[in-house]
Amino acid sequence: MQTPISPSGDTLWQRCMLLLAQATDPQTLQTWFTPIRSVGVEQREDEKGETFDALVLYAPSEQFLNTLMERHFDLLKQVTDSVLGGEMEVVIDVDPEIARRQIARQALSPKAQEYTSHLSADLRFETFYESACNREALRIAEATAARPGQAPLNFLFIYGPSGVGKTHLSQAIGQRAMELHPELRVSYVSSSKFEAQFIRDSLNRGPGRGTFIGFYQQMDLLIIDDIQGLIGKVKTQQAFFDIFNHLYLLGKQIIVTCDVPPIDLKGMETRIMTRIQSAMMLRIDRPDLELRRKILQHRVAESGVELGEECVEFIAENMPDNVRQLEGAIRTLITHSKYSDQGKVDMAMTRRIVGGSVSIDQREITPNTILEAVCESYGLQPDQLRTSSRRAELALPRQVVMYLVKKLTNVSYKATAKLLNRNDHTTVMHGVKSIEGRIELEQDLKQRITEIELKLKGR
Ligand SMILES: Nc1ncnc2c1ncn2[C@@H]1O[C@H](COP(=O)(O)OP(=O)(O)OP(=O)(O)O)[C@@H](O)[C@H]1O
Repeated sequence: MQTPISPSGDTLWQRCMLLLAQATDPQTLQTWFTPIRSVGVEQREDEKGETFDALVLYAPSEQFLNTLMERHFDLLKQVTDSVLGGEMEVVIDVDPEIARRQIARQALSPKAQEYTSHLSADLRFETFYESACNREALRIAEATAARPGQAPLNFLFIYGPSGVGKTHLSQAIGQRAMELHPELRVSYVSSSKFEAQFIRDSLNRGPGRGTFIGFYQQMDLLIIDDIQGLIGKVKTQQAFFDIFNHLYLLGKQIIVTCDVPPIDLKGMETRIMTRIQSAMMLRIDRPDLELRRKILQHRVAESGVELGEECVEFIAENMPDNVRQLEGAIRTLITHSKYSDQGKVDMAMTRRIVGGSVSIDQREITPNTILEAVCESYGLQPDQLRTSSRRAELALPRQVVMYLVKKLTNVSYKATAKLLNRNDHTTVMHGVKSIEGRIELEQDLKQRITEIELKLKGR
């Protein structure tokens, strides 16, 4: 039995929010903390039957709560400890009212949301991995899902090369918006399916004609994937415009994905292009090394297959173009391992399979190409590294050259010293050791050296 004993829950939570606003950025605050509601201070019982006071908060959904705990538990704990001074606990439950509305909606029309949304359960924020190359897009996407239809995010144009996560991110917005706002009608449609619906509708001479436009015009959040598929299809574009304009004027949320930036989207009606040019642009780039590693490690862990770190690293380094390509390689390896005699994947197999999809460049790496690549990365000239100056901005790149020459070539310490205009080969030995130690501790340096290596290998 939970008996409210104090009305001060709102005030306590407001104090927490003030601290959270100072401790985090506005987007995180809006996405992860604003949707939390304070219920009040209640008396709760622990497993031993002992009572304690708790500030009870409601999160809008189970998924939301899990992700909140995964990503922001430390911050939340720090802030609530500071406000509550250890005198009461914090309990976060899923808001029963939202859960009830969700169940009622499903009961009214079984599978109503799945039917109208066509969203895939796997394409969620929780399964969309983050790194520097997509962080900003991810934050904007989360903010859109928290408050669909709110300017300036009410029309999102997500673009980037094929296979980098545009569909995943747009569907994740739809999924999260449905969890937070179960009353919303959400629908996802690819441009090819939209075109097929349009053709079917045009051929229909019966009473149902035109219903597909009306169907999409009822949506609160509409996702149209791969809009470039409508290029040159004048009549389908007109239908799209009718839907778009209707939703836009009503302040609904529209998300469009495209594999080229608007400037390269030739063959679309001018009135559509002028709308697109006013959209909030969200660019997703090719996955960087960190993201490629992260995705591969997750896929390997999910599969339960034994795949050494060396193999993961090899795939991550040699398949930089898109996530779909990475997923294809890992799926192939996993399947091979299931049918192989040893039941596991080794480097030879990894090389064979990756080599079948991409060309693994065998470009020669020499001390001079290393010197040039390091200088390019640090914005220096090779001659600057050959001077006697020991200034830190020269000493570090110089040691990086020493380290990479040792790692990637068979050149002696003496020859490396000569390359850098040093008399003593022990300077090179010391430089190599220094970098070996630092990359264990300095993530940025490690990342930079990896990028230089990839560049040298032609990636
Ligand atoms: N950051 C990410 N974290 C996890 N999985 C990702 C990520 N980015 C992409 N993927 C996965 O990569 C695959 C391709 O992504 P998606 O279909 O969203 O690409 P796309 O950019 O829409 O491609 P296209 O332009 O060809 O339609 C999907 O399986 C998706 O789940």
